[in-house]
Amino acid sequence: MPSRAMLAPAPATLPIVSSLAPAPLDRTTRVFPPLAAAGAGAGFSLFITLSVCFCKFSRKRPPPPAGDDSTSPRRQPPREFSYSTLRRATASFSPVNRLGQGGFGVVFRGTFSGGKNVAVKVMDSESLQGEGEFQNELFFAAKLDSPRVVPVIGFSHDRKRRRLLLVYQLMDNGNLQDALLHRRCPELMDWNRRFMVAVNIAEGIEHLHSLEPPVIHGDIKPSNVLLDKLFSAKIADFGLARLKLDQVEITVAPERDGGGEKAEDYGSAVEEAESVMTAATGCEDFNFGSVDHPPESVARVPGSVTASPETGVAPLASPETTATVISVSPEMGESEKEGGNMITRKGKESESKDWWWKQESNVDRGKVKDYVMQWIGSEVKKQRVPSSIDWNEAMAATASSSSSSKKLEKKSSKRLDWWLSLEEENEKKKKTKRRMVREWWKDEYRRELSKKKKKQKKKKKTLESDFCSDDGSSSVSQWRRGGNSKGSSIDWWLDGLSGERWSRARGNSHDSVSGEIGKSCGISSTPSMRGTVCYAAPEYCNVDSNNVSEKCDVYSYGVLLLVLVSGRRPLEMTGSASEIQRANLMSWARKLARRGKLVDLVDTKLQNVNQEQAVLCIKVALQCLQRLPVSRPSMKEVLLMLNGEVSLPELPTEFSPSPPLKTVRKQRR
Ligand SMILES: Nc1ncnc2c1ncn2[C@@H]1O[C@H](COP(=O)(O)OP(=O)(O)OP(=O)(O)O)[C@@H](O)[C@H]1O
Repeated sequence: MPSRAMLAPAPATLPIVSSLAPAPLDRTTRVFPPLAAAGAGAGFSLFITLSVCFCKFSRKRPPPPAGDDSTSPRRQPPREFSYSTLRRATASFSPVNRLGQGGFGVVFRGTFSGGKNVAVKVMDSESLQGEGEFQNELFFAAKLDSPRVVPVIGFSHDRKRRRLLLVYQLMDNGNLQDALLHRRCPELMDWNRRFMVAVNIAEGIEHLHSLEPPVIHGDIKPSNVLLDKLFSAKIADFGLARLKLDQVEITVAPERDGGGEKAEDYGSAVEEAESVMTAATGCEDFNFGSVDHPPESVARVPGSVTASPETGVAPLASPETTATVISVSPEMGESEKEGGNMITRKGKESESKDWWWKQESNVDRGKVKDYVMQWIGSEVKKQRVPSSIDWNEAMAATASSSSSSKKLEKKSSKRLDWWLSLEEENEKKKKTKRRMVREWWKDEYRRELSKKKKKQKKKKKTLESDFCSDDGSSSVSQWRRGGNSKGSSIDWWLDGLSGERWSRARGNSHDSVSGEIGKSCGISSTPSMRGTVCYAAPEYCNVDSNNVSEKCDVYSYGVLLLVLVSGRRPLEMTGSASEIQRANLMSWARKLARRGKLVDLVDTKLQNVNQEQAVLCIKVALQCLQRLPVSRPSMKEVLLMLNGEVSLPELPTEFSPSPPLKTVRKQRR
């Protein structure tokens, strides 16, 4: 037990010396007084040094890292990093730190001075997908908050080098494609772990679909699933993601001779209404809650709108109705209060479109981007902002900063000019590249076909029937016959394949790194312009289709589930005749289902296989792979099935084991 004297505070003047100083009656000190004094001095100076170090360290310690799930209950909004910070973190984008390559550009590992590890995606100016992905990623990053989604920590851009950068939380075990099929991580050779990965992914997709409005990922595939330290899976890459929007009817009154200002008003009203139509319903949650908006920039938009030239604005829902809240930056449009409702009016230099509702299929992409650029220029704060905003405070802040806002505007418009010029240039490049890719792939494919024709006519037929059989996703024969079915046209093939072919031609796809493609001709991960071959649902392949729904993700999940269980790519051609009927994983699974031999599909290298669970996974996958989107289960149902909480519905008849021949044959008399 310590004595009272020891616990009592030491005299203020010599705190340490007194505690370290020898007691007057100590013999040793009497014998060695110089030694004791030296010891005390050394101790004192050591203490001083340590306390100075401690003070420095505690002052310099960085704030809790953004995106760290363990420390923050809600993810921080993406923040802007300076280019030099990211350059330093990645050792000047050293090849040593290269993690992978996608259609967007190269991804590097980075470490901030505080020790936080990140992944930095760099969009090179040559990128085919870059800008769209960049916009989408930022938008969804601001909104999505789930442990099953890879968090985007921030972004940056470098004017000089014309680069856009995105910063993600580092996923230590890379992407699933690589871990499962290339590196063959021992951890993934255990059934339980693999099953957990399947459940994690289902949870992630279910989360996206459960949002209001639902988010459709649009490119679910193993290379877009990343694995953290503990091999739990998170969904990444929202470059092709979109919001599912309900159709909203718009009635526009017949055009009138208004001229002058009225006509202009009318024009803006129509545009306004169009933007509302794309916004559709129930999206109140998507207002960048974490981004600082002044209160006057909030527009309330009802679910259904009738634009009228008389009013010049879209009539709005009553305050009682659940209204959609759209945040618009001050530069984007002037807002005005009218009849108790907030409305948005078009300013001269700026339009008030809600860029982030616009998806590539139904709007002029150029215009969409203007808004992104404006947003980037004005709305994303360098400093993080609290997730809930006090509008009164925000208003006061806006008033006090009116003088600085002009400077900001100038800065923003400079940025915007730069972005626009970049965009124009990239658009041209994209077109040329797409044409080149198509031509290249056409030639390549024709060459391959004619070779095969010469070699083996019989085999060719089997191959065709395998490809075109029951999954409907591939259309070699249609192409050959010159069929122009919209459902799975040559365009889709070209689009789907060109990405990977292109990047492989350049020799920089992460698939090509392993060299496995060369051996097996497997096609598994295709950085693509619209979905990924083999993973894209048949209806998703239809360029003109408006059928894109959550069920597209369900289909892709079905393919991914088969890949997980079988430990192979969805399309693998080894060339040998016996392998041809297995070439297409989906067709093979269906065939095995008909034969009642689903177990044959399970990866033979797996350990601790729970066969019942594995077969359940294949059956769930087959449910997901049904051609009609309505027949496919929802992701919620998929999760329940995987967890054994609901029983599996009957497999579609075409997958049921064939009835014995006796019962089928008609008895002849
Ligand atoms: N946060 C991250 N942590 C660890 N590795 C990452 C991270 N983000 C990306 N990577 C690695 O970089 C690779 C490329 O990523 P990216 O998202 O650009 O391309 P992709 O999804 O493979 O292709 P695409 O976007 O063209 O479909 C990934 O496959 C992965 O290996």
